[in-house]
Amino acid sequence: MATKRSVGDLKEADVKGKRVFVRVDLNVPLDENLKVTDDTRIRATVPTIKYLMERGARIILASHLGRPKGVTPKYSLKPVVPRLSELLGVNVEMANDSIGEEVEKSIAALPNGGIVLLENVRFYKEEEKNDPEFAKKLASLADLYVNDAFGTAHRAHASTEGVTKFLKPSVAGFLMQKELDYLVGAVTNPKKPFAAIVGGSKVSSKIGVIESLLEKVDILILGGGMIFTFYKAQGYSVGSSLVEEDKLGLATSLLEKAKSKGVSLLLPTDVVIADKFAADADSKIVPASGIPDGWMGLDIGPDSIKTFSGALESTKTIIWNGPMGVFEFEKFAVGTEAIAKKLADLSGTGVTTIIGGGDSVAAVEKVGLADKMSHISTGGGASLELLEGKSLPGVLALDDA
Ligand SMILES: Nc1ncnc2c1ncn2[C@@H]1O[C@H](COP(=O)(O)OP(=O)(O)O)[C@@H](O)[C@H]1O
Ligand SMILES: O=C(OP(=O)(O)O)[C@H](O)COP(=O)(O)O
Repeated sequence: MATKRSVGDLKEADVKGKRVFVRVDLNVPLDENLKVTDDTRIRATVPTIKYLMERGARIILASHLGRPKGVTPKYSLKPVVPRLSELLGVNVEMANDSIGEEVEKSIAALPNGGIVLLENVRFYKEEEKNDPEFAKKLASLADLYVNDAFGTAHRAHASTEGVTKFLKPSVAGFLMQKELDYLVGAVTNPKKPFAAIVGGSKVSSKIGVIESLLEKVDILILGGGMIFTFYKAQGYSVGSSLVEEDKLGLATSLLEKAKSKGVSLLLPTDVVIADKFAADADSKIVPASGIPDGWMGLDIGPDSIKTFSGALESTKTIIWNGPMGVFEFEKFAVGTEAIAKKLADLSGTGVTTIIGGGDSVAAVEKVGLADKMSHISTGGGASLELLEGKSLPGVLALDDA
């Protein structure tokens, strides 16, 4: 990807009094009381916002949160406002929508250095469709565009891609730049042996990535919700575990491809199962082939932790996206925490360790190991797509330097 213009190239005169649309990724994990459980992504937005504030810009922040279908109160961005305001040392105003008259009024009233956060852009289905009319409406709110949402840069959505067609200049924020500077170097020319660990719950969007990963890595470790589609493809019964039925054929072909490429693809040999999806579920450890009906796999088992840790010993670069289990529930956090500890130890011996993704980073933060890793990335899917060698649409759309 060509080098992109940066917010740091903009002079005070370019932004003073101007309405700057800043796309950020505030898609943070929330608990059942809608409290932010990990503020990494909020903290990561601060340098760009402060830079613009200090230069007298009128700042319009936009983000998505979760994957809502229409307007859904539990996916409102309101819960991020207190922490964002605290970090910036000013009151961030919350808009009741992401487009429309009310929003325009709030923006018109913004003083230089003032900040308004738009409501979740995904409350409009047009956002993910990259609808040009919606992009035009977003663009009409502002004079110029800054994209600092690295975590969403792999999505060609209205607020990450479409909007750049109507706003000039369109430049990269400091977080975007920092992530690209680090990751492009580390993953396009990794020190080998190179291992990727993929888990989490976004199976349908990440299982496709595995195909290209098999071209790049020496070891591929799978965990989290990803594994049951592979088990089922091998004829195991998976109970009520997360499965993508339409990806069974793909899973089979990926297992074959790994074999023919000589990539060591490791699936957990044992799993921790639960009788319900809850923190207080009954649980037991069973072999991967022995999940009874009515039970679901929510973590990797102790034998798998041992095997995975052993395999990682020989590596020089590791990229990890997606928790090994439902780490939000203490009972099912063991696998994720053990892998986090292993990576922290390996970091200390000179192995490059890269952790990406909202929940993966939250898990590593929770056990206090984030500062032990080589790089904590705010993007899981985005860093995997970079690793695949893909150009990120949110970056491509920005002005060349
Ligand atoms: N076996 C599993 N079954 C269901 N959900 C799982 C399982 N293992 C992990 N998860 C969930 O995956 C979520 C994170 O997935 P994902 O969004 O892909 O990761 P990231 O945000 O790091 O990219 C976590 O909320 C976790 O509870
Ligand atoms: O959390 C995100 O991705 P990630 O879990 O892959 O890091 C981004 O905010 C993108 O969200 P999306 O995968 O719903 O487009």
